[in-house]
Amino acid sequence: MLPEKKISTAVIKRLPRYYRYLGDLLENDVVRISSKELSERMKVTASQIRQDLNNFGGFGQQGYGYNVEYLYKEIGKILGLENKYNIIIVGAGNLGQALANYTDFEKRGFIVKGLFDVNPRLIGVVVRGIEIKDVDEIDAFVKENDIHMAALTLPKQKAPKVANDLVKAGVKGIWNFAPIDLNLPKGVVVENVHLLDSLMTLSYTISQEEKDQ
Ligand SMILES: NC(=O)c1ccc[n+]([C@@H]2O[C@H](COP(=O)([O-])OP(=O)(O)OC[C@H]3O[C@@H](n4cnc5c(N)ncnc54)[C@H](O)[C@@H]3O)[C@@H](O)[C@H]2O)c1
Repeated sequence: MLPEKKISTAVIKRLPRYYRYLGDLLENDVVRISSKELSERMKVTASQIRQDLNNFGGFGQQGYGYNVEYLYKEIGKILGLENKYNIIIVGAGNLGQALANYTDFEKRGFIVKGLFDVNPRLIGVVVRGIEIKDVDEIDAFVKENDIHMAALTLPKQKAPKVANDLVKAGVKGIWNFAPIDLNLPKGVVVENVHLLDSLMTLSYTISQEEKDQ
């Protein structure tokens, strides 16, 4: 089911969490769940859950609650998870290799196809079966391997040029870990991941709680 109206980013950002909770419920053979029970588990209000899911046509039934498997599958479809995505990682240092070593991406359909770097000492090294290649090979690799997304785990000064080259090669989604904002053409999606932002939110919350004591 595709959303017809524009869904707010805040709602979209909450969907992976619903998906994760429902996946856990499925693993525990839970067949159905009320919005109240789900809200208690997730520590969000039942009305928030209903409102969020109503954006996509509801999925719940009065007096029954939600069918866990159905809701899990539908949210998966909304998130585009019925597709497989081929990914490359550009910058095969600490973070790039850590991402390449994380096997759960594949379980969700994100297939790491290639790792690239400029450092001659890294080129040829194999990480979880993937050989690190020279960045000069990216263009041909993207075209030959139907690459949809690229993770940027390289120094921020290098990120804008590499991102532009990737877009020219045909990459549609950039998963940007470099601490810099990228200006890319329309039609290319950038998702920034900044662990430090999350840490700063944690530090804010701790400092507020300390003030309240
Ligand atoms: N978003 C986050 O939360 C987060 C967390 C940690 C690091 N980072 C960022 O991720 C990036 C990588 O961090 P790291 O700790 O892995 O650094 P690192 O130095 O271990 O790895 C960076 C790699 O990029 C390679 N590189 C340099 N120029 C390149 C180019 N033009 N093309 C391809 N590869 C190139 C280097 O040779 C190196 O191997 C940095 O920009 C860092 O600030 C972000």
